[in-house]
Amino acid sequence: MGGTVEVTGLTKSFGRQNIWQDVTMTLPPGEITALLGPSGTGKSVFLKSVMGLIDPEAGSILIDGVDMVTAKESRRLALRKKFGVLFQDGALFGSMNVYDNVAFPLREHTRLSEAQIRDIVFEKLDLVGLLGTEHKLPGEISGGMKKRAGLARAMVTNPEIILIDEPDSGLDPVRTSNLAQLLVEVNTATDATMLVVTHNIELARTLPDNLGMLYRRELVMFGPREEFLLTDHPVVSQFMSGDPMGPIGMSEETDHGRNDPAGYDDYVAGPDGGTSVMTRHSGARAIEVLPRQLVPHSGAVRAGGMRHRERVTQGGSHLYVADDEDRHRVPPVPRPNPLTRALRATGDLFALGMDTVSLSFKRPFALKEAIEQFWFVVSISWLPALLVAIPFGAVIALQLGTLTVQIGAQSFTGAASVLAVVQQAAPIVTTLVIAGAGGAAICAEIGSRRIRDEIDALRVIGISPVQRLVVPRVLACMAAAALLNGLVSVVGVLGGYFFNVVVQGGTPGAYLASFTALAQIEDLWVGEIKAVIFGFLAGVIACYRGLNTAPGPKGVGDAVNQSVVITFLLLFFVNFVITTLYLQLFPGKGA
Ligand SMILES: Nc1ncnc2c1ncn2[C@@H]1O[C@H](COP(=O)(O)OP(=O)(O)OP(=O)(O)O)[C@@H](O)[C@H]1O
Repeated sequence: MGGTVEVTGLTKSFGRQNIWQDVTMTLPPGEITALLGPSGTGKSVFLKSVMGLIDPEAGSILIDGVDMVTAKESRRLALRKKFGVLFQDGALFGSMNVYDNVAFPLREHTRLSEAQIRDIVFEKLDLVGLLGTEHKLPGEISGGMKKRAGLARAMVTNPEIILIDEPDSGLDPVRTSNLAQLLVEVNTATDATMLVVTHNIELARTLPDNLGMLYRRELVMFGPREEFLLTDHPVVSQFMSGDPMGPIGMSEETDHGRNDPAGYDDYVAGPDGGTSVMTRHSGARAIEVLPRQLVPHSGAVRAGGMRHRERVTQGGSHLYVADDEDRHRVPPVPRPNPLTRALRATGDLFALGMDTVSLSFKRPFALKEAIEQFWFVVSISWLPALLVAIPFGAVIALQLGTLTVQIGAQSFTGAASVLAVVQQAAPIVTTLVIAGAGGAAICAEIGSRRIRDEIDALRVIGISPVQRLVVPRVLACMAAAALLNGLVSVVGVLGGYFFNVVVQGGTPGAYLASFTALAQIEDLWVGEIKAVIFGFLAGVIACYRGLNTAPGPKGVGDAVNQSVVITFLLLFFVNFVITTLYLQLFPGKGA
């Protein structure tokens, strides 16, 4: 039998916007439940809260008795292995083809051989009608196909709880009917507990055992289909009939100001919470005959359906109807002031840095990903870094050369310019280029994954995005910074040598001799250590902003911009701190 999901007193706001409050419902194990509601009432937010991807302000979500709200992230990752989730747009991993997407949870969480995985993947692809498309990338298939591939991935581990966000979006009516039938077959075969978010009236009438409806920031009704579908509750009957007349308007905002023609505000449930003594009719067409529910084509008995009927006939289930929409109105959450937000973001950034360090030593290591990212960062950064290094080394040599001539210390030009290049210029130039090129690309990539729900999909599959995505990228930035810093140092020193000896008439011997006379081996190391630390900062900041991208393409653009600016600011500050510490610990020769 499927897992249990018990939601009690759940309240969620984003800033000052209260999404819903005091939502209480239990998904009966093995049964299919549908959650309805006009657009923007927070159905997707509810689904993500159940998975622990969004933290509510109040309430509990017990998954087989364990509270998802208060559980630590490691516990949540384990709990989420019970889930199969179909996100609104499929949330396929863009870099993997359809086959690898569906195989992914099996490869991560089972010890099945590739041959066994292949059999299961093909079986699921066959179920959703996608045989023949397994080699295509998500960008090469239609929205409806992505949805079906997402469903195949959600089902591949035979999860105990399946959550589905709008299965019909992007599908034509025939495929929607086929998909509804498929969900019935899956429920029959696995007895999984299912929660389906939908706008589709036909699906809502024929698929679920139980229905709930969100409206005006609360759960207005929840209960068995036998009662829910026959109710004459103004909101529910308007929604189920698709009638434009009634309390539901064009948007949440207009709903609130709507001159309630259907008498929703006067509508009250009887003391038993049942429908029998409801007093007003909405004017919208109520359903009079209970529609037929879908049954499995295989002829098998749906255990969840049997249990549901038993519960209902024995009086073990009743219709919940919210009695007063304003009773528990939560006051808007005050928006934190900019200082509090900045401090919170700094704390979160620091926490991500610490998590990255600790998860770098935890198996499984994403070595392949780290090497690919390293190569990627180096490939887009090396040329700009070198092109910046040559004039930078030359400018330092020219400036110091002129200065040393003025103070009569021309013989020390070599030492001065080598130290300036190796200790200061090279690490800064390297990391500015890595942050501006590699970091920006990393931030954009993670941000795009976030807005396509790929990050949430990873977490639902029970994989930590920090371990899988952040750690390899940060290690790649550190390694790339170390490598490029060496290259930039060499090029900068050679550039300085060229300008000092060829342009300013210095002697090659004096250039090198002054360096060995004044510099020490730590002077070379500190540049390299700085580069690695700066690489770490650039990687962590890029990943942090990517993971916290606001929705939409503008959100990604803003995140990239901020990640580069924050890295630059932090870099110069940290450089100052390290240089000061270094000069205290290792005073120069003769100082
Ligand atoms: N991460 C977020 N940050 C801020 N606001 C958010 C976030 N996610 C959702 N919202 C807001 O929460 C509200 C509910 O969104 P949600 O996507 O859950 O609605 P929905 O009922 O699923 O709508 P639809 O049926 O149109 O998909 C919207 O106003 C949305 O802007």
